[in-house]
Parts: sequence; C-alpha cells; structure tokens
Amino acid sequence: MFVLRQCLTLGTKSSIRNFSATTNLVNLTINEDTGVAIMELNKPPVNSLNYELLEAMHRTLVKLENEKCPGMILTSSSRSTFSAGLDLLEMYKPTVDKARRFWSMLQNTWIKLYSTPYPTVAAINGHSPAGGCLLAMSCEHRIMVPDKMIGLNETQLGIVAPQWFQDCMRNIIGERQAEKALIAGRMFTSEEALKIGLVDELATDKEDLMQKAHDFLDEQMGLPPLARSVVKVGFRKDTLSKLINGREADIKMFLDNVFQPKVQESLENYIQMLKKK
Ligand SMILES: CCCCC/C=C\C/C=C\CC/C=C/CC(=O)SCCNC(=O)CCNC(=O)[C@H](O)C(C)(C)COP(=O)(O)OP(=O)(O)OC[C@H]1O[C@@H](n2cnc3c(N)ncnc32)[C@H](O)[C@@H]1OP(=O)(O)O
Repeated sequence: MFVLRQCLTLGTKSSIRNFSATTNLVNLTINEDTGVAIMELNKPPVNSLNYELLEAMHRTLVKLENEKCPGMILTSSSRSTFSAGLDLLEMYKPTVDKARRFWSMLQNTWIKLYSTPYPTVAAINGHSPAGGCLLAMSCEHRIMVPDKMIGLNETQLGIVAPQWFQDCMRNIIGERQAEKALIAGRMFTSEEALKIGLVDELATDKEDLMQKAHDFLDEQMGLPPLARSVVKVGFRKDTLSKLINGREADIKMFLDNVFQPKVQESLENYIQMLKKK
C-alpha cells in the first residue's frame, strides 16, 4: 500500500505529489501537471537490491501502470551509487525458500520494468555494477554523471551473468561489444560507456541529469502513446518471452549456483573485502 506522505509545492508552477512506499525504500514523486514519475531508490548506502527493495520497486511499477503513468525517471538518493546490484547478503547462506523468493521477485521486477508501455529513463547518478547496470539497461534511455562506473562485472566475481542480463546488454551495445564486455566482466567509466552506447548521454551534475531526463520524456510523450508502446514492446518481446517462458529454469540456475560451496566461499570473501575497504 502507498501512503500519501506530503504535498509539496515547489517554486515552479508544477505541483508535486510525493508518495512513498510504506517501507520508504522507494521514493515516488509524481508531477501533477505532467504526470511524470520520479522513482528514487532509497536504500542507503548503495541501493543493494534485496527482496524488500525489489518488492517496493515492483509495487511502484504496478501502481504506475495502473495509473497510466505517461513517463518515469529511475534514479537514486545515494550520492555515490545508482545501485550496487544484487544484495550480496541475500545470497549468503540463504534457505532454499528465501533464495527462491528473492530470485522470483527479481524476475517480477525486471519483467515489469522492461515491459512498461510508458517511456522510462535511467538517471544514473552513481556507480552501477551488475544488477544496477541491469536496472539502467532496462530503461529506454540512459543518462549518466561523469566519473562513475557501469557494467556487468559478474565474470570478475567468478560467476556468470544470467542470460537475460546478457540479452539486455546485447540489445543495447550489439553482439561484438557485449561479448567482449561480458567475457571480461568489464566495468566502463561513464565516458567509455557513452562511447560504446551503453549510455546515451552524459550530464554534468545531478541537476543537468534530471533536466536531460525530463527533456527525453517530453520528446517521447509528444508521440502517439499506443504506437510508441507497441513498437517498444515489439522490440523487447523476444527477450521478455525467453525469461517468462523459462522462469523455473532460471530459478533453478540461480539455486544450483548459489548453493555451491565455492560460490559461498567467494561470496564470503567478497563481502569481507567490501566491508574492510
Ligand atoms: C562473489 C560471488 C557472488 C555470488 C553470487 C551467488 C550466486 C550467483 C548466481 C547467479 C547470480 C548472478 C548475478 C549477480 C548480479 C549481481 O548484481 S551480484 C552483485 C555485484 N555487485 C558488486 O559487485 C558491487 C559491489 N560493491 C561495490 O563495488 C561498491 O560498494 C560500490 C557500489 C562501487 C560503491 O562503493 P562505495 O565506496 O561508495 O561504497 P562501499 O564499497 O564502501 O560500500 C558501502 C557499504 O555497502 C556494502 N555493499 C556494497 N555493495 C553491496 C552489495 N551488492 N550487497 C550488499 N552490500 C553491499 C558494503 O559492504 C559496505 O558495507 P558496510 O561496510 O557495512 O557499510
């Protein structure tokens, strides 16, 4: 359930309704004049994607779809990080039920985000590794601040990015670049990401980032919405169907991997390393 927290009137003619998921993990702001939604991930310090954050995102996406949202900006309340990807603690010594529930919610959230009929833009105001990169890649347009890192780094962690993560990257930067990036588990600087088309624009700072995101949505919202969304979903349907028809196999892949003693050992070392940093 969403609670109406407060009504803010900013110093512009637009009035803003500010909703928040009850957990406060996602701040949702909807501009009353334009209907544009800003979905801000708010799980300090790095928006690691645990079950609760994914569930709050999923709930927000369902609400936006039901309310015929005309456009959405996905961003983060953190100064350093857009999202650190999947929460490593969700994968460290989970029960089978917990691991299954977690992966299933990740699938639900991605399917909703990837298939929205309305235009989506990722305002990437920080680092965006692995699952964070997946979120950004699932939007239609990506704008990033300078001097941050983005990419699917799974290979460097000794794990394999799931097929649908790989497909998202291939759909954006093409077969050859995706193959090279995925084999290496390469993280790109914002500037490198722009060069290979992993992001579409760079912004100078957060204000410029949000302005550019609004500009993109203004342009998209000027197009006939039904035709726009049919073309979008048409382009994405093969990638979506692959996961939708293979959800159980994908969950099995995750469970088979996550419970490997070697994976648990690397995970423990990685968590320790991040904590000592
Ligand atoms: C290693 C083996 C993984 C095993 C996986 C198991 C099964 C796999 C099967 C299939 C799944 C494959 C798909 C995986 C997709 C993923 O998304 S995996 C997650 C990959 N993410 C990362 O590698 C990012 C790690 N984090 C960072 O690089 C940095 O934190 C950052 C994002 C660049 C930010 O840096 P900054 O300096 O600002 O912050 P800190 O590093 O100091 O971190 C602050 C705080 O947050 C904790 N933390 C960071 N990332 C995560 C995370 N992903 N999950 C949980 N917690 C995280 C960090 O430990 C610090 O904690 P504190 O010291 O207690 O404050």
